[in-house]
Amino acid sequence: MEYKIAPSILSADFGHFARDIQTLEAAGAEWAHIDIMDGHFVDNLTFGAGVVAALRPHSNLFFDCHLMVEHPEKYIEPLAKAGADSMSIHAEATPHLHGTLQQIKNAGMKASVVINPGTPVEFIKPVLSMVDMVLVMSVNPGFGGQKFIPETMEKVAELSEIRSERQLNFDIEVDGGISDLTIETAKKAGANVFVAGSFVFNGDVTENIYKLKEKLK
Ligand SMILES: O=C(CO)[C@@H](O)[C@H](O)COP(=O)(O)O
Ligand SMILES: [Fe+2]
Repeated sequence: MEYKIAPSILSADFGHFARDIQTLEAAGAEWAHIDIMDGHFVDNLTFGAGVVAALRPHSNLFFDCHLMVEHPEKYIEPLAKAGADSMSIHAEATPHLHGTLQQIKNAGMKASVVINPGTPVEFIKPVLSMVDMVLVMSVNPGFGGQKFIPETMEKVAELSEIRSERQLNFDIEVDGGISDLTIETAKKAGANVFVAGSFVFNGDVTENIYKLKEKLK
């Protein structure tokens, strides 16, 4: 699988999203991770399809939208229209997981399922054959700058094993507490897409992306 760095704009300057997203692209990031939070599924409120649409003309990066919301199905049409490339929905957020993932695919976006640190892989086994990606949260969702939870990597390894046993080809993304100190652990477990917010944006963005990429060689 191809490695990708997906910096999270949750740690960017909210007054300068367009500038910051262009810096990411120039620094060689492959994706931009966009954390959409509704203040209900998690205790934080960020932005929605309006900001995604406003950023679209400023960037060719793959827009990896991570939905931490209740009723994720309500966001499918607005995000597809806004130019989102993928939508990651939490397995804990909807009783209609299979149907909602199918709707995302029908809308022309990549469909991805997310599990919180406390949710087992077993819970998403029925949808593994239909997803483009599984996102394993390595912190509890809601805020940037939290400490990496190493136990979540057991689920990354389990997913990687299931993927080869069943000959599937979804990406495995990790999100939360990824830095130059933790990225190798996630890579060894089997992840290939790495979200990093505070590590990338604290200090020199270009240098920090370079440091992450060096660990993937
Ligand atoms: O989804 C989330 C938080 O809920 C993330 O995408 C964070 O933005 C990652 O931030 P860091 O842990 O890398 O600072
Ligand atoms: Fe995220």
